[in-house]
Amino acid sequence: DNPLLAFSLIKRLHSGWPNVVYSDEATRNTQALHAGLGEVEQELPGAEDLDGAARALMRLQDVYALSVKGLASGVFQRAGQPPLYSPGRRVPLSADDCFHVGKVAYDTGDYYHSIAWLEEAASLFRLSYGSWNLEDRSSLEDALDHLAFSYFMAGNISHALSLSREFLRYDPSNQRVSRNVAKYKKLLETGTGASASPLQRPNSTRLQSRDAYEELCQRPRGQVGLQLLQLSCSYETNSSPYLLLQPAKKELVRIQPYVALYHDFITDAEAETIKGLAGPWLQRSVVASGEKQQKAEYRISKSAWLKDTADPVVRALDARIAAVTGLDPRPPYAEHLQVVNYGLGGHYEPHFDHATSRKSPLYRMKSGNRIATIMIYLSAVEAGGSTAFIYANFSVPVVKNAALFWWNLRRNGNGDGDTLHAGCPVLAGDKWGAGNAQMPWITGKRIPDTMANKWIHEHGQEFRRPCSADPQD
Ligand SMILES: O=C(O)CCC(=O)C(=O)O
Ligand SMILES: [Fe+2]
Repeated sequence: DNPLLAFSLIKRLHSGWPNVVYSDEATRNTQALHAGLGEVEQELPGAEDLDGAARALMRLQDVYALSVKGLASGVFQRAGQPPLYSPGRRVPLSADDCFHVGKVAYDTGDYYHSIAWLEEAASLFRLSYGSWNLEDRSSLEDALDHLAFSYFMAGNISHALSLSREFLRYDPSNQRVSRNVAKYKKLLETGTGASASPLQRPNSTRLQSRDAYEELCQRPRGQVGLQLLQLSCSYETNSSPYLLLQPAKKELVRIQPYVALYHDFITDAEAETIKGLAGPWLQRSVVASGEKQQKAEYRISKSAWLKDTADPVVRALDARIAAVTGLDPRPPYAEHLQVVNYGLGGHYEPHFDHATSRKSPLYRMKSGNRIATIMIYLSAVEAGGSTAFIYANFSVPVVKNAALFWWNLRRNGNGDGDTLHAGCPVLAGDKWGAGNAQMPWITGKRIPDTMANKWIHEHGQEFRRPCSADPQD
């Protein structure tokens, strides 16, 4: 559950194991160790996993405004605020862990993050200088070197100079760093060095609404906001015989856009069944990009599609979705159930579920646009992972076994611009969901953290959700 522990575990499985196999101590058992590593190597985290885990920590740092010093010491703290999450056991990161995160930022030219993490790495290395840790792949010199260059690139020449001088104390014969010292001195003397402006987080063109999104993710649970007076909780039978004996427990969350949360929509046992069925099929989630589908940094999760023939539980879920929403959730009028699992730092940045362009691959189904979404939370999370509605200015925390429903389209078939929404990064725990969007989906966070989505489409719902007399409606 603890993202810091998840990161160090991934890092140790990626680099700790080869460290042992190729160490001098291992010579006597070389054969056996090499063979053993060969057998499990495919299953171990790769370089992409480790770098992704480092980016996940930076994402959590940004979205939840966490201090890097705090994270390195194992606490999830924002300046002057109570911790967002207090793990049962506080586990600090090592100097080498911090170096690795900083290096991932450094390699992409992101000096905002590299400076914060390499500063932490350098101070931790300074504290333990002289003692040697078998698992370390980096050193104080590496941290000083990369930190000095990051400061130089950020326009802070005097910092770059003092760090390079500190480096030379440990490694006086390094020609490259000696030349840098001369260069920095000259820049400072002639006053041609850029002046240090406060470092900015790298721009994300996708996230114009970044501030609003992050504020919603950080918002404490239960802070609903406006419109309270018109909201209500009710038992719904929806004229469905299916719901007569056990009505749906509906909490109206928002009127425009229309968003409702159905509590106890599934049982714990059903949630476990769905997670178990989807588990072996989970693959990195993709997003629509023009006419294609591809992986994207703005959606990090794994997902799998479940047909209703997969298990009676999935079929029963379709019947429940039909009863509660009054819509037809069977393909082709809806997509199959999508089960989603968000792992370390998993998220889905602000997006619409409906297509905003006629070119979208969504229209290949020939069943119209996605009229509605229903998303079932299959797990609880310890912190983070809310579903945030950016323009509508509210967020819904993960409520295990509840289903969140909203209309993506207006009655006239136009997309409802107020439905821009996001899955906030999971701070601690595992989010699972499932859903479908004519009503397709159950989306989730990791296994313990999953959801199921169903997206329901327009066609087939003409008599279930007719247009109204007002063409604007
Ligand atoms: O995970 C969430 O809370 C939202 C997921 C979502 O928007 C989607 O899967 O389309
Ligand atoms: Fe969505």
